[in-house]
Amino acid sequence: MIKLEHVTKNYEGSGRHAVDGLDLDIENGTTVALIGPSGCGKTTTMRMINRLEQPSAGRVLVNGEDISGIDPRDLRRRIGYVIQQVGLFPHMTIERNVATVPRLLGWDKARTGRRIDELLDLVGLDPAVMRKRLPHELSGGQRQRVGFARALAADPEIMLMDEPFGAIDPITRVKLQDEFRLILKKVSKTVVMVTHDLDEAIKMGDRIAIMRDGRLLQYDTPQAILAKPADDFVRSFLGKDRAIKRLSLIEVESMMSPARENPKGATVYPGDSLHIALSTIIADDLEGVDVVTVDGHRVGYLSRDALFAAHTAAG
Ligand SMILES: Nc1ncnc2c1ncn2[C@@H]1O[C@H](COP(=O)(O)OP(=O)(O)OP(=O)(O)O)[C@@H](O)[C@H]1O
Repeated sequence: MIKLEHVTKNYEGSGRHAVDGLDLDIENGTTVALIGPSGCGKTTTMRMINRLEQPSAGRVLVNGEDISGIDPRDLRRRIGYVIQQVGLFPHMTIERNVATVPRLLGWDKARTGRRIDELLDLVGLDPAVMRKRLPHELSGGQRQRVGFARALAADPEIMLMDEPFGAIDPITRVKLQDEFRLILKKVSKTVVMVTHDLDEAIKMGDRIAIMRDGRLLQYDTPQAILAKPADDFVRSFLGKDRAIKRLSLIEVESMMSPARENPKGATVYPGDSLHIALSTIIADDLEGVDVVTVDGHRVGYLSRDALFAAHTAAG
């Protein structure tokens, strides 16, 4: 677990707290997205976890150990770090970039080589094609994949990701978000990410921490935050479409009733979101939709009324 205990950060010469008495517990194996207006202290908070910044007061603990007692270089080898512009070494091949931390840790050539292949595969790049290339010979999305692979190289328990998809075009971004989320779950990392993108926070975060002026306004699951914003600021930050965002997190399967006798009309899949079901219902002005599996078996029905009830139940 990563634990921030009443952490405050004042930058020299600045009259205000960049981070102000922050308490935050991040469970192992979960992803927490830090979000809030520009200058609210997200990046500073994240950089205090790998000691790129030192707290002015308070403590940061990793698995119970106060990190102020750990050598920053040792600590950073235990913590993967992914940043917006990737930060690959431009004159080094992809394989050398990915091998940065293993080399620092003194791994032998064979072990490092195996790890490079394994990681490039994991992030969807063909090692045979990519190993000898230079960063400028890759697309922005491919470079981000390499940056991610490099951060995972020594299998760190924690990954810090600062606007990891900020410089990527919207279509590639959505694809990378989906892929990275699956990978992070598969390798079961504890992740802290900073983002400006609420949809990204909702998609990637098991929990979202909403900050303002260095303070934590709300810390909860995306569903809970969308259902019950802590105050008017959070409510307006989430936007007027927060009910729709919430429907996109709930699967049809969890709300459907048994299949009807004589169904006809539009269908959705059990794993579709209620947002998709709503869209289908509105598009064809229906009372409800049949729920079918990919191989065509009818397994349920979702009525318009049930859908609206689902929204108001926790909304
Ligand atoms: N190195 C620094 N020296 C002085 N002040 C700083 C420094 N880094 C950040 N700050 C200030 O601390 C506050 C928090 O900055 P931080 O970068 O943590 O916010 P942020 O939420 O990540 O912002 P953004 O979304 O714009 O990246 C801001 O007021 C910023 O101006």
